[in-house]
This record gives sequence, C-alpha cells and structure tokens, in this order.
Amino acid sequence: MTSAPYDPARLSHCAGELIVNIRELSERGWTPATSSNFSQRMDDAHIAITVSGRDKGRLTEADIMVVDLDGQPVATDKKSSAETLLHTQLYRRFPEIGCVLHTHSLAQTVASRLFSGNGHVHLEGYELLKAFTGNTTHETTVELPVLPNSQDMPTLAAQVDALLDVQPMWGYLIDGHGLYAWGRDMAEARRHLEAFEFLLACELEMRKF
Ligand SMILES: CSC[C@@H](O)[C@@H](O)C(=O)COP(=O)(O)O
Ligand SMILES: [Zn+2]
Repeated sequence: MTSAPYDPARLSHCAGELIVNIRELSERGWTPATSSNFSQRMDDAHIAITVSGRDKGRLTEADIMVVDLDGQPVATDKKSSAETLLHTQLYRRFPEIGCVLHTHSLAQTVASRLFSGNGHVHLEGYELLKAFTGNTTHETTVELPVLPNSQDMPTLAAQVDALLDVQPMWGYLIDGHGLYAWGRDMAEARRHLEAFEFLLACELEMRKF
C-alpha cells in the first residue's frame, strides 16, 4: 500500500459527483446485478474509484475508494474494481482524462455480441456523432471497437493500448460484457457514454426492419 497523501476534500467532492451520476445511470438499468465501475481523477497521483462488487444503484461514500495510478489502494484495505487497470491505463496514458465510466446496458451488451465478428460498430451519418469531442458534423464516421472479453485485465489493457496506438477514441465495447467511455470530466464522459448508448440502440433498432 502506498502512503502518498491526497486531499480528503477532493475525495469527498469526487465521491459525491460519482454517486449522483452512477445512481442516475443505474436507474436507467445500465448497471445490473452489481456490474459496472466508475472513476474520477482526483489529482496527478490519485483516482477515486468504485469498490468492487457493490450495488452501483445504492452507493454511499464508503463505496468510493482511492487508488494510485498503478491501481494500488491508498490508505484503505478495501478492494477496488476488478477492472481497475482499464481505468488507470487511461489516466496514465492521457493526463487530460478526468473520468472513466463503464456500464452493462442491454443495448451495449447485445450490440457487443452482434458486432463482435466485425471487431467494431460502424456509426455514420448521425447528428449525435457531434456529441463526441472533436466532431463538428454528422458527415463523419466513428468506429466503436469491440474487444474479445477476458478475465485477464493485462490482456484487455494491452488490446486497448494497441487500439489507442492507431486511433483516437472515446470508448470501446467488450464482447458480451459492456461499454467503456471516458472524457476530460464527468460531463464529457457522460455525454460520450450516452451518445454511444443511443447510437447502439439505433443500430439495434434498424436491425429489426
Ligand atoms: C457482476 S458481473 C460484472 C463484473 O464482472 C465486472 O464486469 C463489473 O463491471 C463490475 O466489477 P467490479 O469489480 O464491481 O467493478
Ligand atoms: Zn464490467
């Protein structure tokens, strides 16, 4: 356990923002059966992240803990999310990233299964593509990657790093699992998460016709 200090007021602020937002996402049914995990950057060395295995619809401040950028717990015996590495790898790689959100909605999970053979979901022509930072027109495309699932986090993280080496992206799906999305702060990460969710629902809806 590292003993690097952090500002307790900053943890309290992050925990409050995480809890409110996670509850709203949970009420939409995006975090079934204790699934999903969430984090926010506190400072250069500390991340506030959900404790593993908690019901994400009923979180209190005791369900948010601190890890360092190596994913090691700071000043706690609690166990951070089983997928902590998928958060910390983004914070380490992109100093500007401030928030990472991971959910297991029905649309995300079904789409991940349907499109896993392609390796990505092709999103084109939607006005909502402008919700992704950097896009200024609907006349663009976003390829949302679909990674094979694994219980081995270093394997998944290596796949994410390989993708990031060749393309900028604001999220990815994991087959049969769910979606990761991120942003510079909670508002941006949530906008990206909601845009992916809506666009995946559109793609699934069109498959019905
Ligand atoms: C309850 S099954 C889902 C988990 O295996 C995992 O994918 C997940 O999203 C939540 O894990 P957690 O360790 O609580 O962060
Ligand atoms: Zn998960």
